[in-house]
Amino acid sequence: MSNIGWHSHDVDREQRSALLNQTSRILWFTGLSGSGKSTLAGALEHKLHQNGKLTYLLDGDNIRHGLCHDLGFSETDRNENIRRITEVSKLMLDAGLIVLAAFVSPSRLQRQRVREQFPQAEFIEVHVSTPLEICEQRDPKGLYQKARAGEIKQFTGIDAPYEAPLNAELTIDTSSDPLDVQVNTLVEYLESLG
Ligand SMILES: Nc1ncnc2c1ncn2[C@@H]1O[C@H](COP(=O)(O)OS(=O)(=O)O)[C@@H](OP(=O)(O)O)[C@H]1O
Ligand SMILES: Nc1ncnc2c1ncn2[C@@H]1O[C@H](COP(=O)(O)OP(=O)(O)O)[C@@H](O)[C@H]1O
Repeated sequence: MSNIGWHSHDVDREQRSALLNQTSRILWFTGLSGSGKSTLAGALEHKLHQNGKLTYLLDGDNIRHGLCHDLGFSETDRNENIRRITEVSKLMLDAGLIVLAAFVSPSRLQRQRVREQFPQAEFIEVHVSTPLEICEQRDPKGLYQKARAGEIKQFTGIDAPYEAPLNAELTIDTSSDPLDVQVNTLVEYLESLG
């Protein structure tokens, strides 16, 4: 590592953000499988796009088809998954984008390591706090049923832990309000940051 330097370039993040007329930030959606992370993040992205903002949505399922196709759900693999996404998110923030990351990311320590990579006002943790009972009722992919039957091991909330955030910037239970109300809460929070 000591033989690898760092190149500073003429165009920087501030210039890219100014070109886009937006402040780049990362919203990190964490919650159980089926809690509504992807739906909420996707609906927020749609609204921000309508408002002329340039965003990018990183979704656990999708990323695991490509960048993280080699990773499973052991603690080590989940940590590596989140480490890779953190590095990708840093690049996207530097590109001036508003990044939406939707990952179970069950470990408090894991998420703290992510938070520490960004200036305080630029990292927004959104705890999608939908209760396990609701997530299991929804079970859109039948994964809870398989986990209960022992066909899937290390399934978050069943035989792998989920550590709820202690100080997320926002907490949203997607079974409590209509989706548009939840999206407006997120938009208003972003607007309050300037
Ligand atoms: N064992 C196990 N535990 C949890 N989730 C599992 C597992 N196996 C597959 N899936 C599906 O993978 C999605 C979670 O991937 P993530 O990358 O978000 O997980 S993590 O952040 O690395 O914990 C998650 O997608 P979402 O339902 O969209 O959250 C699951 O559908
Ligand atoms: N705000 C919501 N209100 C009602 N159902 C929702 C809401 N958000 C998500 N769902 C439903 O819950 C299921 C899981 O949503 P999804 O976004 O895939 O969750 P996750 O990405 O956390 O696994 C889907 O069937 C989806 O239609």
